[in-house]
Amino acid sequence: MSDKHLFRKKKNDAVEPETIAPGVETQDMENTDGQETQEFVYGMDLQEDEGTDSGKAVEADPEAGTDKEAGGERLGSEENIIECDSLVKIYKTDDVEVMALQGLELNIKYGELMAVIGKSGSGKSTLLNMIGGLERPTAGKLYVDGKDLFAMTDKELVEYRKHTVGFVWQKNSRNLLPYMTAIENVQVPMYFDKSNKEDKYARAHDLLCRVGLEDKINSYPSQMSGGEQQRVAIAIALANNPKILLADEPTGAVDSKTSNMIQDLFRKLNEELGITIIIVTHDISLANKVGRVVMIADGKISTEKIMKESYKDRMNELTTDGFSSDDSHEEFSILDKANRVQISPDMLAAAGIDSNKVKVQVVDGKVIITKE
Ligand SMILES: Nc1ncnc2c1ncn2[C@@H]1O[C@H](COP(=O)(O)OP(=O)(O)OP(=O)(O)O)[C@@H](O)[C@H]1O
Repeated sequence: MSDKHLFRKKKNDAVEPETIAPGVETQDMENTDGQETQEFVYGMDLQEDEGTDSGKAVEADPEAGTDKEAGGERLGSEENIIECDSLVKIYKTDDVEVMALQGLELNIKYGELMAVIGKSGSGKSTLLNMIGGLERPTAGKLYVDGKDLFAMTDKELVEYRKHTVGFVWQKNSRNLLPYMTAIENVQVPMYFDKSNKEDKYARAHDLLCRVGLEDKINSYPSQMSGGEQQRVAIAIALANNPKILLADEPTGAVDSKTSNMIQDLFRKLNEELGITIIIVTHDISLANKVGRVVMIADGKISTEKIMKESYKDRMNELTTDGFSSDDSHEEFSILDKANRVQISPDMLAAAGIDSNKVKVQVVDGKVIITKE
């Protein structure tokens, strides 16, 4: 396939859609004139919906037991932007079913900055992909910004992905188009939002300044460092002013100094824009810079840590009194719908519990679990 260009330069340096580039996923949509046009779904692999990568996802029956409110009336609590209730995701390969999420319960408030951690294969990316509308849940409830993701049609999901969520991936090849400059890359998602009438060049410029790349706006990805490319990716994710920023291992491919810079950028954007940010990470230093960390084990939330003070307050503590990381958070185990609780291996070891039989008592209103 020849190296076609997605955008043609205009006089004022803005760009306009021309042809779709090699490797870019497209989807047929109808434009306002009733003509068929190609819609670029930024950063997504449409095949994932089909489960063709490593297995076919078991889809929820859209008629079965779901609220039918894709638009219209708000669903869920006013304070939560995301509500997952008994969320299940099953992938089906030829002869095996993998239960990636096993009844996950999680509420996320508007404006939270949080991290999702957990061992490899625990279901972190699956959760992110479902919140991002890239995959459909198999069972349970998933409300985002008052809408039921189960009840959305494919077309509504495309709109949802364009307006409600922005993605940052670990691999920059998934975030950036290599033959476009930084400022062209940031404008791409805006051209697929037909309602967007603002000056796209100006907005892209503003976003690149926000992420500290004002001197790189005309650079191509190959002329930028990994950290700079990742910052362009964040600007792209913010292009259509989403309510939620989803980042899957955003610091996985950069050194610790760059990782720190990206962590600080997430915090700054969260404070300045009030955007909800969810980061899947193995990077414990990143997990320490957010307001809440939830740990997934076997497709369920097992524990969560809530930072006691804001990051800023903790940094002030650090420079004045010294800072004990042990005092910085409260740790909770999560009771699921069936009142089951997971206890971390560290806690079991600290309590000397080494068998699967324990004594459970209620003493002075406290549940005490001890070695039998
Ligand atoms: N498309 C798919 N087809 C079949 N199984 C899948 C698919 N995607 C994920 N899985 C399985 O679902 C489970 C959860 O995977 P997921 O990628 O969500 O884990 P993760 O916690 O993000 O792991 P990692 O930290 O390694 O990225 C794993 O057992 C994985 O093999």
